[in-house]
Amino acid sequence: MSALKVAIIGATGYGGLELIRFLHNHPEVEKMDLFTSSEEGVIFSSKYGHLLNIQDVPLQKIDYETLENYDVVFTSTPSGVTSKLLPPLVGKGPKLIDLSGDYRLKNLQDYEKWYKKDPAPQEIVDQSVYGLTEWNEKNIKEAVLIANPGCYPTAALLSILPFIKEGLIDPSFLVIDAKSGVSGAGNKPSRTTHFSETNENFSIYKINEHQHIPEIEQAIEMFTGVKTAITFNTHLVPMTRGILATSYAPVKDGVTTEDLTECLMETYKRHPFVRVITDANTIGTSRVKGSNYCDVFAKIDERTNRATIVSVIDNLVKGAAGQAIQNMNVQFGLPQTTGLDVVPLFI
Ligand SMILES: NC(=O)C1=CN([C@@H]2O[C@H](COP(=O)(O)OP(=O)(O)OC[C@H]3O[C@@H](n4cnc5c(N)ncnc54)[C@H](OP(=O)(O)O)[C@@H]3O)[C@@H](O)[C@H]2O)C=CC1
Ligand SMILES: CC(=O)N[C@@H](CCC(=O)OP(=O)(O)O)C(=O)O
Repeated sequence: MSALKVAIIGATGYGGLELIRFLHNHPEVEKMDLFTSSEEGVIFSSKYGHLLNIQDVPLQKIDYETLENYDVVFTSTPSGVTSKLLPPLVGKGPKLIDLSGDYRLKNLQDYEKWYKKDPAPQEIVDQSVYGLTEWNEKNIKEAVLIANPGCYPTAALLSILPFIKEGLIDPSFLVIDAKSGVSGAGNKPSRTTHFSETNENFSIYKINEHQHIPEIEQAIEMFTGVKTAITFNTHLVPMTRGILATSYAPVKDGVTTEDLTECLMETYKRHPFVRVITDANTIGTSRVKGSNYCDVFAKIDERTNRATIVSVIDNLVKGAAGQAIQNMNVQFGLPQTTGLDVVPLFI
């Protein structure tokens, strides 16, 4: 199927802007409409001047009858919005791809505990499919509602899952240390994202309390069968885009760096967006900036017999809009790279 009609709710946010950037060039998207909860009628390019002559269209009011006519509805809204917004649309026609955390956690008590908000209805959460494309393609193909993964979980999981699945590392001592650019916090200014408090500052936040902890643990169990508790912490870096996640875990006896590299190569040999890096000097967020790539690398520290596992993504692309479109491509039987085949910005 081609000539897709897509709707974006939350188009004015950072995730929404990236959806627009890629969907504008997507060869199978025939119609793209933008929806808002607060700025009905505003011409999009008057708000975002870089889209002049590209999106000179009015923002539309969110309306169920209208939304039912699309093939795909992307929601890129803060947590706590789609838990209420999406249930009436489930099964009404469009494929739903939610970029927020509202449908990721299968256990509603986990959602309440980590997001401190009311969860979506259990029967709808039960229908959602976790959209980590490289690991869940079969289920994504059939899904009516996709819970697009969080940015940090995407980066961490793509690099650690192969080793846990193949039993090369001991996941009970897994430590994930992750750093993000400020766009990860969305476009709403806050004290912590204010230039004068982020510039020349490198800070840790939500220590041992980040909402992506249960998401990563759930995905590890879902894709490898291993139930484990992780240590996961997040840092804010004074840059706009990018996540670098470094994970540490003991390796099983006899496992070498070559075994780890081979495991990554084998896992991702058919997957165009995960690149296995062998030269440690070429890993960095600028190598994936603006693109849907995730670069992964692993090396054993022979003194400690622990593996250092590194991955980088652009939080707004592979960590959000890019992966969402990759999932749409899978759902409609298109090559995963359709509309996403761009070269990273690098400089
Ligand atoms: N930024 C990132 O790197 C990543 C973000 N995510 C997740 O994706 C989602 C979107 O993130 P991001 O784009 O950064 O967020 P932003 O804050 O930049 O944008 C969110 C948009 O949601 C819309 N919105 C706000 N309240 C409501 C509401 N009550 N009903 C409908 N729409 C509403 C707003 O648009 P309007 O006022 O026009 O309706 C706003 O522009 C979040 O859940 C975030 O956690 C996931 C991965 C990475
Ligand atoms: C830098 C920064 O603040 N990043 C955000 C990532 C937001 C996100 O992806 O959260 P959801 O689970 O709600 O989708 C954070 O750490 O909370």
